[in-house]
Amino acid sequence: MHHPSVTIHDKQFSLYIPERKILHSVEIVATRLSHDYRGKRPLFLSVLNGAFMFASDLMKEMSTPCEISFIRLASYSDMHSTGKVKEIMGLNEDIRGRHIIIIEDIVDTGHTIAGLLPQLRQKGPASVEVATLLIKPESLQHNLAIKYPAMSIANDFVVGYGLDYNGLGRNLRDIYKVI
Ligand SMILES: O=P(O)(O)OC[C@H]1O[C@H](OP(=O)(O)OP(=O)(O)O)[C@H](O)[C@@H]1O
Ligand SMILES: Nc1nc2[nH]cnc2c(=O)[nH]1
Repeated sequence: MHHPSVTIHDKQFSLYIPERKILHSVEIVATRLSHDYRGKRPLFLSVLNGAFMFASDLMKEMSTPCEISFIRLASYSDMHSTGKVKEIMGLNEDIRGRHIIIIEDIVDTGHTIAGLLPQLRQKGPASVEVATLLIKPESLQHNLAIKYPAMSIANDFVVGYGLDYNGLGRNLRDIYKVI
């Protein structure tokens, strides 16, 4: 179902990006990836939870052989550093020499990707790039080269198509922004 607005918990959200526009942008990214990784048998690493829906639709549009695995990032406070560290959980594959494409639902401040990239590079992959459904250029606080963004958005909080507000809203087919 497509609604002009939805209420989740205490907040109201209005329709922002309709499903057909999302799927069209996913198709364009998949076409670029299929071209760039032909013959390289890339390994997609999808970051749970938010990226599951994007990962699914992106994989279906890939026209070159590729693999996918799912990782989680667990936050813990490192006593020896100031900020929070997000450790990779569930990476069972040996990624040495592999072409890695991280699948994210959103790059907002960039903290998550900035923390993840060095941890992956330490494991000796042939290459690491990022495919993200959404990016908020005005919110980005790191100098990150995100090679495969599907859509750029303004600095609004969004839900739907995998993205949640306190656990709810991931099932929505369209993307909504907070009013
Ligand atoms: O660029 P940043 O400011 O770091 O924000 C982006 C991150 O925030 C969201 O994850 P979240 O921690 O909400 O977990 P979820 O995917 O399980 O919803 C999203 O999936 C990204 O991983
Ligand atoms: N649901 C959701 N999660 C986020 N994580 C970082 N930015 C966002 C956002 O705009 N919406």
